[in-house]
Amino acid sequence: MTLTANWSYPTAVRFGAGRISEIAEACIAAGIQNPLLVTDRGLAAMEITTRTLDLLEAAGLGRAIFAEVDPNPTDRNAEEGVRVYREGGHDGVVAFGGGSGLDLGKVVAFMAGQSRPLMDFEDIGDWWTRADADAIAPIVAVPTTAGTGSEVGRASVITKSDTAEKKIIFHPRMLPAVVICDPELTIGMPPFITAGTGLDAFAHCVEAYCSPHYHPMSQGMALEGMRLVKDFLPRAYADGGDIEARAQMMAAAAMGATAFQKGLGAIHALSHPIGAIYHTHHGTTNAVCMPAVLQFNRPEIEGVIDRAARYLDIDGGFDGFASFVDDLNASMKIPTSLSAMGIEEVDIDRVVKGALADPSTGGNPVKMTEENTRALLERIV
Ligand SMILES: NC(=O)c1ccc[n+]([C@@H]2O[C@H](COP(=O)([O-])OP(=O)(O)OC[C@H]3O[C@@H](n4cnc5c(N)ncnc54)[C@H](O)[C@@H]3O)[C@@H](O)[C@H]2O)c1
Ligand SMILES: [Fe+2]
Repeated sequence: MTLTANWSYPTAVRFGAGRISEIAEACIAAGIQNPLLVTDRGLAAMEITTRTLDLLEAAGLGRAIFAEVDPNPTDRNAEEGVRVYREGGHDGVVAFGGGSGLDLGKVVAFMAGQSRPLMDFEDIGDWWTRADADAIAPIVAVPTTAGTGSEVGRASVITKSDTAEKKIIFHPRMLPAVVICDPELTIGMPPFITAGTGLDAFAHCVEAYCSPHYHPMSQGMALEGMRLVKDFLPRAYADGGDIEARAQMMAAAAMGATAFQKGLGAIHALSHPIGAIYHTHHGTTNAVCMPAVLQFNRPEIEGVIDRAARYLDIDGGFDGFASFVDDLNASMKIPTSLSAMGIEEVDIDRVVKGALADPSTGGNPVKMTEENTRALLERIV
């Protein structure tokens, strides 16, 4: 093994219940005087959002909001957001929400001063160096789900409207300058979103942990992230008001996203095209894919999963871990197939093509080919 790597750390995180009260201070710390709060339509009407706008307004920072954001946000949402940002003369973004609001907010800040089109910054090779880094507006990120960890990430997942492909837009400066992780904001999440988002955090930890790239720091973070999910997701699901469980899940989400700098794998490679084509929830789709992907990767991951099982106090090595995943899914009513999820007919050719083109494919422990990816997908439909 060659022990060389490029490592980056996450950013300044203000973590703790009630810390949304620091939103104005966080904006000032990031150099923002006239923020545009970007979130999705559903959240726009919720009390946690209006309260955040009240806090900004009370500090003299205005209460501008852009909420034309779809779940699995699109390039069209981004164009519209950039237009509103420019018209309002804003000088930074408060990216507020689950992964959808966070990703779109990050992209609006990134694109606000660029002259090239968004897809010129897809995460391929060094395309990010095409951007004018000095024109990227500062971002304060406020997660309201505990799953994607996008608040500590340098990428946004944006669906291309004309082809229904999920693309990863990457720039190191898209990393939010300040993050407020306030678990109180997640209390209102209904159980099925708690489950789906929490299992996204789990998928990040598991895929990062199993990915063969060399990154011992991520490896440690992924393992402890799995433990937090194992101990606290069932509690958050059973009692949404359990603030300790909500806080630990918020930490697990940030850890998963930091860990996946190491790599993701077949779960995300499949889930991205499925989500883009059939508009399914990202984390829930990952959870549906995970049992089959574990078996698919078994020849390469048995040893590391044995070690994870020992750390997690799961008996039975790889098989024990696989049963634990099945039981965790079942306990939170995760469907066992894509058809049980409501997708009547999966376009196998299209999903396989999308999966093989997805950057997560490169991090999977077993090399993904057209043939084995098709067989894998057929086990999930
Ligand atoms: N950038 C990254 O690194 C990264 C990683 C994983 C996933 N993603 C992307 O993130 C998106 C999924 O994000 P998500 O799983 O957080 O879901 P989401 O942001 O789409 O939110 C799901 C639903 O939950 C609602 N919601 C959010 N917070 C709530 C709260 N506190 N109370 C009640 N309802 C609430 C939203 O309004 C929405 O209807 C996908 O587009 C996915 O591709 C990005
Ligand atoms: Fe994910």
